[in-house]
Amino acid sequence: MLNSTLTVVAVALVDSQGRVLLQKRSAHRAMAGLWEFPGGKVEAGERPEVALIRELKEELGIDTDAACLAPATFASADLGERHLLLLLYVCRKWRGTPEPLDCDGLQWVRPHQMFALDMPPADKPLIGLLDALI
Ligand SMILES: Nc1nc2c([nH]c(=O)n2[C@@H]2O[C@H](COP(=O)(O)OP(=O)(O)OP(=O)(O)O)[C@@H](O)[C@H]2O)c(=O)[nH]1
Repeated sequence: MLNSTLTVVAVALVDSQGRVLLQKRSAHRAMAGLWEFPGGKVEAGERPEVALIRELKEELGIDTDAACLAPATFASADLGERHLLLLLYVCRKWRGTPEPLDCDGLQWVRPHQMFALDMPPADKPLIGLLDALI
């Protein structure tokens, strides 16, 4: 029996060349070193878009609006005691330049290049969809 569902919001920030921003999970975190979409946990009572806007400010120092967050797809994965529901948005418009404020690095990649990267298991099924979408 699962204790609860962990709701996580994440985003594919897409630049003018069709590249997506990935961040490297920092050494002190679970799944350290893996390349992931920026985002994080939705807090109790928080709207998903508000959570994602908050995470983008905390992690990358950029601003965006709910109107710029297009729901794209989701992942559903077992995390052991909890179940992960990851909501992935696509965003093409933001203010500021992303900086690695809470990770060990950033890189812009084309979706097909993600197949060769170490990413969290839940993210793997999202790559093909992103490739078709972007
Ligand atoms: N941000 C993000 N989290 C992901 C992705 N894929 C994936 O499985 N996760 C998982 O979703 C959860 C998000 O947790 P987090 O630690 O990044 O969230 P957070 O920023 O709120 O962290 P905090 O609890 O330290 O404040 C982790 O279990 C993480 O491994 C992804 O692409 N992006």
